[in-house]
Amino acid sequence: MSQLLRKPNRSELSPGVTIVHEVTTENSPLKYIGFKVVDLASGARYSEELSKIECCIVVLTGRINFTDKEVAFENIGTRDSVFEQIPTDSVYVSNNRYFEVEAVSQARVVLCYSPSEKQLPTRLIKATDNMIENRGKFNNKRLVHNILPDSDPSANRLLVVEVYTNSGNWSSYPPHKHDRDNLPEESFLEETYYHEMNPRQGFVFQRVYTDDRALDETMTVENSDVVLVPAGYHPVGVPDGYTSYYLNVMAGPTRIWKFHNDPDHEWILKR
Ligand SMILES: O=C[C@H](O)[C@@H](O)[C@H](O)CC(=O)O
Repeated sequence: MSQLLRKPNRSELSPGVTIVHEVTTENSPLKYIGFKVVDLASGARYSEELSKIECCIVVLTGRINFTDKEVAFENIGTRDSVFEQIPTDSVYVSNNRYFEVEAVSQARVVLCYSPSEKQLPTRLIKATDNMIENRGKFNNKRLVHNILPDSDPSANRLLVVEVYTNSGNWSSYPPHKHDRDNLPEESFLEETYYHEMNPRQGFVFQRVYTDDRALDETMTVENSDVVLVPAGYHPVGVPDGYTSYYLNVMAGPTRIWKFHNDPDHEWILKR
């Protein structure tokens, strides 16, 4: 199995708190992104003391209360399934802060981390703050909820977005990459994909490859899998009959999303 594909690996942290995924700079090829998927039973609490890392808490499903001991956000979250295809609430927490979440209902939260040394205010990123985009045409259409885009100065490094791709369509396509620190041409951003499928037995194909094919992995990705993108192009194809969801985290030396399309496939944009 590809080293870039991570299957769910559930481990109970404490009663009612289950870690489903934990990607760190120690157990992955990533240097700018950490990532946790946490399942919380109703009433369960999860807390963390951040060192020199910032965190975006995405309330993937269910509802939670949040506090960093200075501000509190109650009953946040908007959906019981990501396939309601409505934006959700998130919270940005800066480095060197403590935070605690308490599940108001059964919930799944995604904790997205990146190195940070300049403390910024804790911020509720409301669902209504998400900029929504309908991207693409023909069989390249997808719906994008921008949670923490590079136009939002709330974070030092993190970029967070969620993408829906309907039956028989492609996304992250034409293939693009952002693996060179070469602005204004291209920025260097590592990336993670957290995937869900509807119906849940579905799968998508994701390829991660570089121009020289030194890296060229094509993966069958299933519900709740994570794909790591340290470099390279990273298109996703969705079989007929299924809807794909993925949450992207991106981070790198500069918080700008400037990608470069694979020249072999850029022609499709001119149709
Ligand atoms: O680089 C960003 C990620 O590949 C996705 O968020 C991609 O941009 C989604 C899309 O445009 O299809």
